[in-house]
Amino acid sequence: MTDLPGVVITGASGRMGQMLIKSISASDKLRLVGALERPGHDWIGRDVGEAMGGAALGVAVTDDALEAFSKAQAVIDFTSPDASVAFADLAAQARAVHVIGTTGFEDHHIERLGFAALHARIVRAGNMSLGVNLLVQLTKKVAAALDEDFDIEVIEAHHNQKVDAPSGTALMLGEAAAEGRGVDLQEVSDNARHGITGKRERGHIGFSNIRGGDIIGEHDVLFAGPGERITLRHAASDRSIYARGAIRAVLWGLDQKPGAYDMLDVLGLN
Ligand SMILES: NC(=O)C1=CN([C@@H]2O[C@H](COP(=O)(O)OP(=O)(O)OC[C@H]3O[C@@H](n4cnc5c(N)ncnc54)[C@H](O)[C@@H]3O)[C@@H](O)[C@H]2O)C=CC1
Ligand SMILES: O=C(O)C1=N[C@H](C(=O)O)C[C@H](O)C1
Repeated sequence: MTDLPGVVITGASGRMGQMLIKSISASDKLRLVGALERPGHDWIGRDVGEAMGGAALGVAVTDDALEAFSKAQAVIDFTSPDASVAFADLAAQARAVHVIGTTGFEDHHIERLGFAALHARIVRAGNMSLGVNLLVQLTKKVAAALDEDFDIEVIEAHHNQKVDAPSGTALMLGEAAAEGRGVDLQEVSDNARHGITGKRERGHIGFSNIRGGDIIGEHDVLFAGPGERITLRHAASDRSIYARGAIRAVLWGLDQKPGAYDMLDVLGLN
């Protein structure tokens, strides 16, 4: 068992952090060697299994990222954009594969991740599930097959604790639709509509965001045309789908050269 690749989970107390710790503890392919939280968090110093309300896992939660990463072959990171950018530099120093599930990045974060990927293996996706990554490819195909008579709208729904919008998945789907149609998403995206907006612009791609309760994540891509509509849909009912994808990304990433990769690379869907 001790020969298994060691993984650090960042954001250990978070919704995804806890799901990842459970999944890795149950895995026969990876072993948990570190659990990271932000400085000042009340889990620091505690055994992560006990902090989660279960049996001890023999891993104390730390806020020392470099020390934790240096004992690991990989880091799985579902935190915040600023934290993930900082972790990318440290994971590169530690020569660990960095799997990033965090969403809400702005251009300056993406640029920093690009620099880190010159020296490090980074796998990043706004959604790590098999189903959503298949939906991305389907969206590209349908968008390529239809002309601008079909209005494209991406509709997403998430729990009331989510801090970013549109979701990372909605942006992946919007990018796929734009690519299929041969346009630049930045030039055609309609984000929030309010008041007298005027008619819908032909060729634009709209985004709508629902936030409520404990919705794990639901995404529709609507193609609304004259006399007919097509909806492509993914609904998550368990966060383990994201953890499964992240574990798959680590195992795939261990054999890769430095570079920036996504889940389409991991799943062979490119
Ligand atoms: N790519 C995918 O498949 C998925 C992506 N996500 C994304 O993952 C991110 C986290 O989501 P949740 O787990 O729901 O959020 P959460 O708020 O439950 O957890 C985030 C955790 O990160 C910790 N954190 C923040 N800064 C840190 C730092 N500097 N050092 C260490 N820990 C730090 C927080 O204390 C918190 O425990 C979000 O961006 C979300 O959109 C969520 C689910 C699936
Ligand atoms: O914050 C979440 O919960 C999720 N975030 C990701 C996103 O922004 O798309 C993935 C999933 O939808 C859950």
